[in-house]
Amino acid sequence: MLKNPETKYRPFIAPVDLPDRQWPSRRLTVAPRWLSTDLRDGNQALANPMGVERKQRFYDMLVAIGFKEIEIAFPSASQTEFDFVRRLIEGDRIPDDVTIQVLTQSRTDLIARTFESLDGAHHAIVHLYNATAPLFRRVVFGMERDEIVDLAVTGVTAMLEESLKRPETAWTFEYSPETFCFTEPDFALDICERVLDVWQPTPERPAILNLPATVEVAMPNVYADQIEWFCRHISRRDAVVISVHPHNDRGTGVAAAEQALLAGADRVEGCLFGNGERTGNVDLVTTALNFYTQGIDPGLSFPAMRQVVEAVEHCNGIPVHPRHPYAGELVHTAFSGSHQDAIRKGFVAQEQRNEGIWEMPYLPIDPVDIGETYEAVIRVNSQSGKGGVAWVIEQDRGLKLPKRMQSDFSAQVQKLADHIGRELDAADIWQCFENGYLPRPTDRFVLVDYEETGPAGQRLFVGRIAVDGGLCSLSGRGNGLVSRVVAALEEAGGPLVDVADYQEHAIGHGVSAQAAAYVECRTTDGRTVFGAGIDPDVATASVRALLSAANNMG
Ligand SMILES: CC(=O)SCCNC(=O)CCNC(=O)[C@H](O)C(C)(C)COP(=O)(O)OP(=O)(O)OC[C@H]1O[C@@H](n2cnc3c(N)ncnc32)[C@H](O)[C@@H]1OP(=O)(O)O
Ligand SMILES: CC(C)C(=O)C(=O)O
Repeated sequence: MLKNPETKYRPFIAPVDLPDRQWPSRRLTVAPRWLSTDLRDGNQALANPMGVERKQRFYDMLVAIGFKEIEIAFPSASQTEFDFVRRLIEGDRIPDDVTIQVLTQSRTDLIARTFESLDGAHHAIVHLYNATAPLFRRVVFGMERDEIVDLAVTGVTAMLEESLKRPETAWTFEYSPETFCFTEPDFALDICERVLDVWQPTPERPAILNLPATVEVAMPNVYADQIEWFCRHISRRDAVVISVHPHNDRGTGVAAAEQALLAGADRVEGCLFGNGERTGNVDLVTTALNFYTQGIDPGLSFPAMRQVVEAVEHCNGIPVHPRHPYAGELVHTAFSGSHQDAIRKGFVAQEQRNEGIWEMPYLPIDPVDIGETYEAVIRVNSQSGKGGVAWVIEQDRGLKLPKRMQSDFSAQVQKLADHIGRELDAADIWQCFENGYLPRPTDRFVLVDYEETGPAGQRLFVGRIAVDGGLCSLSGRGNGLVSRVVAALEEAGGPLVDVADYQEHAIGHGVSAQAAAYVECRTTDGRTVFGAGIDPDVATASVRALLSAANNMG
């Protein structure tokens, strides 16, 4: 890279000075009109553009998501594109509330072919573009401003003429001065006015002016100033829909769309997951769900996000990044201890509040709303803490470990994760728990069976217990079952068991319910050990937990 990039690159100087800009103090309260251009701008950027079948699958999904305007093709580009338009029209595959849109260059032969593709459509948007930016005027067209205006006017006049030949279709026209964001604002305005002069839109039959950031060259606030300036100056504002079409070259396509909406735009054109030329078009999934998480209905619905991801990956042949906002497979997952702790507490608090408002540390959206489960919310590796481990074992096995036991268990899990050097799944964690706390056949004390005899107040624990492999009969008295088992163990020469904490709970409901018991003990040399027992019978679970703790005393 250059040490002095100023010798090669010029800063983008904001082309409008708008000291009284209004957009920064506005708020977005309603969703815009959306146009999916997946099947056109997205498609033209693929190494292998979609064939008719892939286009059909994508189109059906866009309709199901709720798009009402879909740019389906560049019909004059290829037979496939043309045929797809025909297929939708002839197959009557366009719902009444959906309008298809197609794109054309400003060339009369291409415009004629474009209209031919739309024969018989009930309603359609025809979108014409030509470059207006100085670089493109100079390099691509070799034309002066007035010649570029003539190019646009010739094209939009041809559109009008073609449309008049087909009165059975309700036509909407769209014009894009490309690339608006580095066209001189006065020229962009002038050429759009000249286009409107031809089309004569009315509030009842508005035209769409699309102001693309074909290549994103500045910060989103600069684009927003340009949009606000344009909205203020365009005549017939009530007869014009202002559309924006941000690309993502600087990585701020979504911000550009949102700020452009603040600045007065009515409509956003983009692609699912930001497919499109180079770094892509603005990502409509992210933009829409940004509305949703502000409590605003985006008008687009993703109740099964994984299916959308899979379909888009199939159709585009491009994977969706695991960190993609809202949709990536890792974006609702916490591996790190402090995040896991906060999320786990968040779920408890959410349950206690029970008022429906989503307030969850680290999770801006409830994964369930977009068809994800809570299973993947917390995953465990060597960066995880006790909260995460406790969450997994609770979700997977229904065990609610006491807090100090969580710390103990988490240390063991962390050691294991460090040792094997990968993420631990629920089975790994369960095995670690079994090894650490549940009775094992190789233990010093193994419960065979037991009974409690005698009247209340003088109950006696009598157990058959394998001690070091030999069967023994042990008995002990005490106030409760725990103290009777402790006494029996002592009598048999076992360790002095000082029980510091005992907890139990049910796992599940009904006939298949089990009980889990947890015991925390102090050893005579000051160590703390834990044991756990699981059994359909709560008393047996306690006995097992005590024996496990005794075994863990070493
Ligand atoms: C920013 C965008 O995404 S715009 C959309 C871009 N999408 C596509 O281009 C995909 C579909 N395109 C195609 O299939 C082809 O480009 C076609 C069918 C449209 C045209 O094909 P061809 O005429 O063979 O070639 P090509 O695209 O190279 O045409 C370039 C000519 O069109 C002119 N041109 C480019 N854009 C436009 C426009 N919007 N309006 C009028 N003329 C244009 C160029 O100046 C050039 O003219 P020249 O030959 O006199 O130098
Ligand atoms: C045709 C136009 C709207 C376009 O795709 C762009 O500017 O990126």
